[in-house]
Amino acid sequence: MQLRDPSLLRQQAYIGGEWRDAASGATLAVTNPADGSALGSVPDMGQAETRQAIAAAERALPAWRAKTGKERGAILRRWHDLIVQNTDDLALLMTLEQGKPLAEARGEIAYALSFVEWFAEEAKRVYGDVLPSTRGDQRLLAFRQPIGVCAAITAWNFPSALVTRKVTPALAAGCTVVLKPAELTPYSALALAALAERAGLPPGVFNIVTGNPVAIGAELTSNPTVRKLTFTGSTATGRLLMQQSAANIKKLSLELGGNAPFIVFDDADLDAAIEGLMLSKFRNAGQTCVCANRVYVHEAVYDDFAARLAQRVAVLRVGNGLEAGVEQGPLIDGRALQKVQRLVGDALEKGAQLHVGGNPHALGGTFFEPSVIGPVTPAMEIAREEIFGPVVALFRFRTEAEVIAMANDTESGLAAYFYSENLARVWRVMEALEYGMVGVNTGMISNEVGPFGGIKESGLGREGSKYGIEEFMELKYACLSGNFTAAA
Ligand SMILES: NC(=O)c1ccc[n+]([C@@H]2O[C@H](COP(=O)([O-])OP(=O)(O)OC[C@H]3O[C@@H](n4cnc5c(N)ncnc54)[C@H](O)[C@@H]3O)[C@@H](O)[C@H]2O)c1
Ligand SMILES: O=C[C@H](O)CS(=O)(=O)O
Repeated sequence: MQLRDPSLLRQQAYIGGEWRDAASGATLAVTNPADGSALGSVPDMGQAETRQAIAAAERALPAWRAKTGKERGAILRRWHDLIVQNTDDLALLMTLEQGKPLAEARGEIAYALSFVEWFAEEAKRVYGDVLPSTRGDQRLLAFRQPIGVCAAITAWNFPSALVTRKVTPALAAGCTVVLKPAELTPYSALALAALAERAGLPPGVFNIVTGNPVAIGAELTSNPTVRKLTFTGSTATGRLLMQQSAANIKKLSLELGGNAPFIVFDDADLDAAIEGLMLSKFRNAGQTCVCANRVYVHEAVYDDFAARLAQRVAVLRVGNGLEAGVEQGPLIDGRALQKVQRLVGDALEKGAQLHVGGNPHALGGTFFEPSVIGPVTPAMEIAREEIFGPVVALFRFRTEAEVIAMANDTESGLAAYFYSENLARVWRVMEALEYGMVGVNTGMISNEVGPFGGIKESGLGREGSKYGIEEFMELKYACLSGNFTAAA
């Protein structure tokens, strides 16, 4: 591994400011999805180490929350600057452990940085209110305070951005954090912790445990010292963690699965729609929660759109993310490859046509051909599952009412997209789609300013934006009584 700073490859967990092995000495292997090679290992920790991390976070909390927002923001800013200086190494670590092309990995580091920068500033802008009292002998206040010790669990597909999108608002608010990153991609989080340590984040403020997700999660959800859990991952796991957190009414933020519709109306700019779909669908080899999952194309433009799209998809360059010019890397593991193969096979068996791709890639391993199939019908499994792979599923539609009904016919509610040049239609469709986020004439909606999150079974709460820090704060109301009228 050719890191400029080899010390950024951390193969230990980070608890109370110390880099630690598991008490048992057990480890989990970390592999490169592009070729299955071993990259190293991380500690296989469980309940005991998680309790130690929670205790460290509790010890660090009083001093951390006592700092002013400006003081916390200054440390976050130093962290930001160290991430900038080490972008090349952070991107290389990400491509090696997650597989995305190096250019995309650098893009994710920039995206991760945007949250550090944003919340370094937001730390200074946590306001309260003086409320209009109903009595002359009372004064009313509402003010915000940090929730306390927070737990965070993140997924493998954005190993850096998912971490900073959770950890930086928590730290900015004055909370302390215990993070469990995905066991498939731990090195990005551990490198960020090493840079946070160098930035002067006090011991115990930010802790990372690695290892058995079930044992670690059980402790994070059951331990009453943990006041808040913020989770990013599948809806199934989010549901389980929500159930486990119910015992002590833990506050929750859940960023869960998606099933995004992507609608192309007959009055759309087709060139723009194709480019927007390429960006939304094939980013991270289709392994993002906001990927276009069901592509609805008006019957009047379906054949033209499908043919032009297939031409674009056919020339996508697939390979090891370290190679210059590669646009699509491998899927994360064999399970992901099997799921994509199952969904494509089922659709073809039930009558969908194959426009391009459709098979495991000649490179072998977990590479899959960028694919376009259609027309897909609701009877096909691909219509109802999150594909999480480089496959465009095309549907035909005739009317606006019909496509809105189809687009909303899912328990998911994260992101939706549509293309239309008709202003009245833009307002109607934007308001009718039952999703937390809507892209209009664009396939890329994610940034630090917009509130990121879903409705229905796609989650609870929002990340980033001016709303994100609220997820880590409690609002306190104070009623002061006394003789406040001026002395005669
Ligand atoms: N909404 C979002 O912002 C967002 C972002 C990224 C990924 N996702 C979703 O995540 C899914 C893909 O990620 P994944 O496969 O890593 O999801 P996953 O739910 O399998 O794993 C996510 C995290 O949860 C942990 N985990 C798994 N089982 C656990 C348990 N019983 N207790 C505690 N922790 C447990 C994993 O170790 C990992 O760290 C997709 O559905 C995708 O849509 C959503
Ligand atoms: O997949 C999860 C990410 O949140 C997608 S994005 O990078 O925030 O758009």
